[in-house]
Amino acid sequence: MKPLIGISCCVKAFGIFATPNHAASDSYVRVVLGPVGGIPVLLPAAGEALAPGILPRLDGLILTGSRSNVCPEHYQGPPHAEGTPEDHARDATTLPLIRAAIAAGVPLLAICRGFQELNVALGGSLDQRIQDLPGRIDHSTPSDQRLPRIRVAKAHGVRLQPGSLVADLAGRTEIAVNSLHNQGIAQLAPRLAAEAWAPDGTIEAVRVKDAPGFAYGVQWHPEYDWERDAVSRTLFERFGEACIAWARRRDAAAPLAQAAE
Ligand SMILES: N[C@@H](CCC(=O)NCCCC(=O)O)C(=O)O
Repeated sequence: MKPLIGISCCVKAFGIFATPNHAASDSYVRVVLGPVGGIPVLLPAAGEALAPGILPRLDGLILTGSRSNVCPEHYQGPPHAEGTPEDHARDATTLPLIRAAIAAGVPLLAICRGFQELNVALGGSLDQRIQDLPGRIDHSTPSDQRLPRIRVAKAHGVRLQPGSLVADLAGRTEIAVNSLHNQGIAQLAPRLAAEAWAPDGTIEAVRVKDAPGFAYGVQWHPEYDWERDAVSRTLFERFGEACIAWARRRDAAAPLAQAAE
């Protein structure tokens, strides 16, 4: 059984007329077709009306990374610095979609911007440029490095909570990850448990404490290096297994739900 996996899109300007398009990186389509073992479905940034109609048809959800940033109005933060990329349509779609997916038990894996959206959707807040904070390292894409290299290069170590999901699938409590972000978790949402930290204390992975199913987020980008990194690959495999298990439980319960109507 191949699970149907929703992939969040951003609104991006394309062509000479800068026409708004709904887009997601090919790396997310490839990873769903690969280690997740599913069928990818791109979810347009169509607003909060999308969730009720699409979630019953999905077996899992990936919240993707993006250079754009969650608007500070969603976490009562200060306005972004001039020129900071934002995507209001994406925010209006993913934040309610995350809350609805968790409530329904649809497995979700949140990556980078998606990880930050998960925290904000559940009531947390973000720091907007962690490299400017005392004692913090630069987690962004170094301007002196070509993007393709930085996407697969290891930027820093991550300490994993013993017994946590990633520690379990890695078989150890220290891994190395890539890093392409300026923002990071400031106030952790009450329903999230931090499970991994960078050397400067930046939270790098979270678990939704009371989620009925798989609900996890990572600040790094496992979709860029799963073909050479076993931890990245296994994370997606575990997510795919959770999506299949969820779909089977949901479908088995369907006749009972219909009989109860
Ligand atoms: N914009 C946020 C989230 C960063 C993020 O998702 N980066 C991925 C960029 C896409 C790419 O270059 O491959 C932040 O800066 O923290």
